[in-house]
Amino acid sequence: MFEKGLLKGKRILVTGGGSGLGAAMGRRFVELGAELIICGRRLELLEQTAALMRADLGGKVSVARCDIRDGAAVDVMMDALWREAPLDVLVNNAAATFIAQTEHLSFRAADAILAPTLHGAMYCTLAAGKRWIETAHKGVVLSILSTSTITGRAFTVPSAMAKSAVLAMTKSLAVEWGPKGIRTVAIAPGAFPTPGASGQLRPEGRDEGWASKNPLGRVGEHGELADLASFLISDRAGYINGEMVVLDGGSHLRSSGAEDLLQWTDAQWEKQRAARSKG
Ligand SMILES: CCCCC/C=C/C(=O)SCCNC(=O)CCNC(=O)[C@H](O)C(C)(C)COP(=O)(O)OP(=O)(O)OC[C@H]1O[C@@H](n2cnc3c(N)ncnc32)[C@H](O)[C@@H]1OP(=O)(O)O
Ligand SMILES: NC(=O)C1=CN([C@@H]2O[C@H](COP(=O)(O)OP(=O)(O)OC[C@H]3O[C@@H](n4cnc5c(N)ncnc54)[C@H](OP(=O)(O)O)[C@@H]3O)[C@@H](O)[C@H]2O)C=CC1
Repeated sequence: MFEKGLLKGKRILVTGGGSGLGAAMGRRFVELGAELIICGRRLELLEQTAALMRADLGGKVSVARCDIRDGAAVDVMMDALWREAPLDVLVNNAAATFIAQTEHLSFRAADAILAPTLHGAMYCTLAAGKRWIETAHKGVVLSILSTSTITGRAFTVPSAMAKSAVLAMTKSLAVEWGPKGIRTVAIAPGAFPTPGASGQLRPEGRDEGWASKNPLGRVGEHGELADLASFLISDRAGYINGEMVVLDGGSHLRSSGAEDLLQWTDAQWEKQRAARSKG
């Protein structure tokens, strides 16, 4: 689809790149010639993902263990990365979510979502941005958001709040950092099944509506997201700044994706909470 070497010479950090959509995007970036760094909390998972990419594609892929909820840890990671060479692209992909009746969320539960999804994205963006600005280095920040930024979404309220905040960051920094050579862009994916998303959002018994309720009758393919991400971070998209591109087959025009949960009984919600507390 793209010219060979579209991302050649680009050094890219994908947060949460050890699994799911982060790994799919990372893989495509390497195929297109980029040097990739993936970070997350589970070192073993990161090492496995990186080893697979190196074996399959032969590119340069390295890992950094980092909990992005911790700003000091993000700074340590960025210092280590910059000692080798500056990044060219940051992909804010790491996030957390789960379904819950909002009135049952403890403050800790709300923070479990807000901390990685909002604060983590902010810390990584700040850490990369200040280094780019100090050295007059060009950069791109791509944030993976959600159509909840447009529709809101019942039963995943902290996630919808955090994603909307990161969209506000994307638009605001486009203006503030654009003159400094930094582009900020975003993607709002619809349903792209991953073990992480299905585990948190699709407990047993929940209506399997992702494909049947989509105007195109299907969920997204990881390659489709990886292709859009590759374009947006490439120099070919050099005039796109402050925009969020929706990639959902038109699904959000029909529903936020949470309406089935309005039919859940108290007993179903109680079962859901109990399933969580049993681990
Ligand atoms: C159309 C489709 C749109 C899809 C849009 C978006 C999708 C996604 O974002 S998919 C990404 C999904 N991936 C993840 O969530 C991966 C990361 N997940 C995690 O790290 C965990 O699952 C986490 C979110 C639970 C956070 O873990 P951690 O910080 O270790 O949290 P604790 O286990 O210590 O719990 C803290 C706090 O939260 C309460 N809690 C946890 N899970 C639930 C739950 N399922 N329901 C209700 N409450 C939950 C937990 O009980 C703790 O609170 P207290 O009991 O008050 O201490
Ligand atoms: N799949 C989908 O249908 C949709 C996904 N999205 C978004 O796409 C992105 C990827 O989701 P998906 O691939 O499905 O889910 P995953 O659960 O596979 O991805 C989440 C990643 O984030 C990492 N992560 C979580 N918390 C932290 C933390 N504190 N510090 C560092 N890394 C962290 C996880 O690694 P570890 O646990 O090792 O830290 C994991 O690799 C998310 O932003 C999600 O909101 C948006 C809309 C739809």
